[in-house]
Amino acid sequence: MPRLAFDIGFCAQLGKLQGTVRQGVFDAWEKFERLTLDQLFKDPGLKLETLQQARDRHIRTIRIDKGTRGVVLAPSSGDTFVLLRVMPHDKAIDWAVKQKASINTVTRSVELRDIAMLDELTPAYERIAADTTPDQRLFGKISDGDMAALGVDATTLRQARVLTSVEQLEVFAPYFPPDQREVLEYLAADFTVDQIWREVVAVNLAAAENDTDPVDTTDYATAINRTSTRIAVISDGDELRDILSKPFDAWRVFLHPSQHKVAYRASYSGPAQVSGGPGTGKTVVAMHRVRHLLKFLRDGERILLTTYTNALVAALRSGLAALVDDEELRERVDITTVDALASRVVSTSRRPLRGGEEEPRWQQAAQATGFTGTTQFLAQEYKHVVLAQNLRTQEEYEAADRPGRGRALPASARPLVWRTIQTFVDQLAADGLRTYLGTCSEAADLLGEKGPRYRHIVVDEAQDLHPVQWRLLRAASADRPDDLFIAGDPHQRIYDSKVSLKALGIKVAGRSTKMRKNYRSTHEILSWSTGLLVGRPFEQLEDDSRNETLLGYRSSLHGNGPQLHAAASAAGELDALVDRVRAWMENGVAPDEIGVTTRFNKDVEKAIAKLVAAGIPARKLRADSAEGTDAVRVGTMHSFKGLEFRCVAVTGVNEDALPFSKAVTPVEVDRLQHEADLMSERCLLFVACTRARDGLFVSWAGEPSRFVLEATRAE
Ligand SMILES: Nc1ncnc2c1ncn2[C@@H]1O[C@H](COP(=O)(O)OP(=O)(O)OP(=O)(O)O)[C@@H](O)[C@H]1O
Repeated sequence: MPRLAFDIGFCAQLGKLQGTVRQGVFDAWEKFERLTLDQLFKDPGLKLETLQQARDRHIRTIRIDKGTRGVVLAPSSGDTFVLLRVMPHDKAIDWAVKQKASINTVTRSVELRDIAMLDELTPAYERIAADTTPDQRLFGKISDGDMAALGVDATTLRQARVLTSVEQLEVFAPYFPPDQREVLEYLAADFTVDQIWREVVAVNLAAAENDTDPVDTTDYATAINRTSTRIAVISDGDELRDILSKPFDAWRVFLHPSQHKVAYRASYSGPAQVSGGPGTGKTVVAMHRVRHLLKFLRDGERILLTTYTNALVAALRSGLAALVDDEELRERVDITTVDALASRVVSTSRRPLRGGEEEPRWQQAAQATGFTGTTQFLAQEYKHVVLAQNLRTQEEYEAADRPGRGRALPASARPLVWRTIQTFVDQLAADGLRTYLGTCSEAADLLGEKGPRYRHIVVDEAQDLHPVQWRLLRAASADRPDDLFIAGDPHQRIYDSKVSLKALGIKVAGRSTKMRKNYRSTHEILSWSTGLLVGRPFEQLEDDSRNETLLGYRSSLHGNGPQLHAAASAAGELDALVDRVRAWMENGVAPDEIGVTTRFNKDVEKAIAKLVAAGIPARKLRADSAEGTDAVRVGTMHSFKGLEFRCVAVTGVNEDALPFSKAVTPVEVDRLQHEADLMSERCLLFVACTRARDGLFVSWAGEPSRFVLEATRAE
């Protein structure tokens, strides 16, 4: 029976298609389901036409509605057709005649290239290359055999061989088949053939791993089935209606094989982890994992999906709704922050301490016991030693190692510190107050007594969780296969939490995967942002004695680099912000696709006031606000964690804001803490910049942050 499958390129167009065109696509799909091959070719409404000028006779067009045509791959064998694009009549013909489809003998998948454009470009570049020797060319050191092993076919090889620079590769790149283009980009970035084989090519072979037969390059039916990363075969009308009706998110339908492998692995024998830089799809993988686990959930069992902020809880909720249609099934997933889970478990009427309330309370406790050191020291000792190590008695505290603390504390000084901390804790309870971490500790104890609540826990933004929060999560699920699935990125650690999962007894060795492909930001934005962190050591989540790296972390999206703007004054910086946002909007970016972020709350208010006064709708980023309100979102850098926008303005990037001196422990109070705090400030700017998909604007007034200067130098 014939069928019409859908190429990712068509799916990406969906957001821009009108309702009548979508209906036309649905009707065409239905016709393919209903008619025989012979009837299809003869159908007067469909007009499955060949094109006279076509470079590939397998590329045809079909009628979608008046004035609109679909370009399809119509293989001469098999009966699966692929809808590649939908365009106005003339444009469709013009595009269709230039394309050529083929089956890659290494990846065994269907590929599409703009052969007309490649053929047009190549002779000109051949002439330029004639002045160079082969080993001066971009891929001069890569043998034909290695190229072939990586799936670069003879046509692409001939074109790649004439390239002499990365800039030239960028000119050719949009016209190459996407998988081959990715291989060439990795080669150009000096990755070894082995690395590329393992990380780029072999993952694509997952679907065909048992297949050792020679590839039949005419068998499109088989190849289409194997191209699940770019071609969706849909056999159910409701599923298609669902895809056509929602704004299209590629991640719902097309997972990269490396993502699929991690998310849909039948079972892990214990905790599993996925790590990777910003925008590598960790949240996407976490949501798909929940979908997988839901399929096997027994009666009475529940899943906890947890993340760091309420804004992210809201995003996960709508993401999961897009992925799992069945509402009853979705209700078996609690989506919440760890702090909210803790309050629910403890079910207390005590109020959590607000930001500015903690320090005076430490002062009171210090006065009560006669402690003369800083309140900062006490707060950090409580957080990083007492709570982190779950110390319950003075004896335990006196005997404890204090890893990560940069100031020695002799045994003789510890009883007084302990008494002061206890005074702080007791006084809080007496006043009907609590701290978030203290509540997590109580909740972990309670669950330890009552038993776990969840069959599976999926953790996103794991890098910022404190050991006490991990203790709570550990207590919330029994120690069994598939108990914990953890997604996080140590480069985005912006809250002062140090954690080694290994030390907490959460062992992910052998069940840990790193993602390298960035799906969010353009290569230009990504490489500038990565410059903020280059050369700095990052402790891995699972084991703080091992370092994580951003090596091999890449994007294949291209666009403009960040625009840096030095303003003479704060007022001038706000004017520049208005100009920038207005220019984005004039270029077709909707207000709610724009994010404006800054270090301090007070500047958030100022930016909103300025934008609104200039007639640009803007409002504060809030977790509970309805999605889709057409206004620019403005928020602190901390509140932007985990989110993304088409365009982002990062403002107020001054030396006195990043690093912010009050957020950095003085070196004389604690040397190691000082270093860690500086790193958190650096990561905060990295997080802010990596929220941008294709437009990034970074501005300051007066002296720029040292981080910006370093990133610019690193380029
Ligand atoms: N396979 C995919 N195909 C297309 N888009 C994808 C794919 N995987 C992820 N994306 C998109 O990439 C973007 C980043 O994904 P996601 O938020 O999951 O990354 P992340 O690693 O959690 O990022 P961060 O750590 O920066 O918060 C999202 O827009 C997501 O929809």
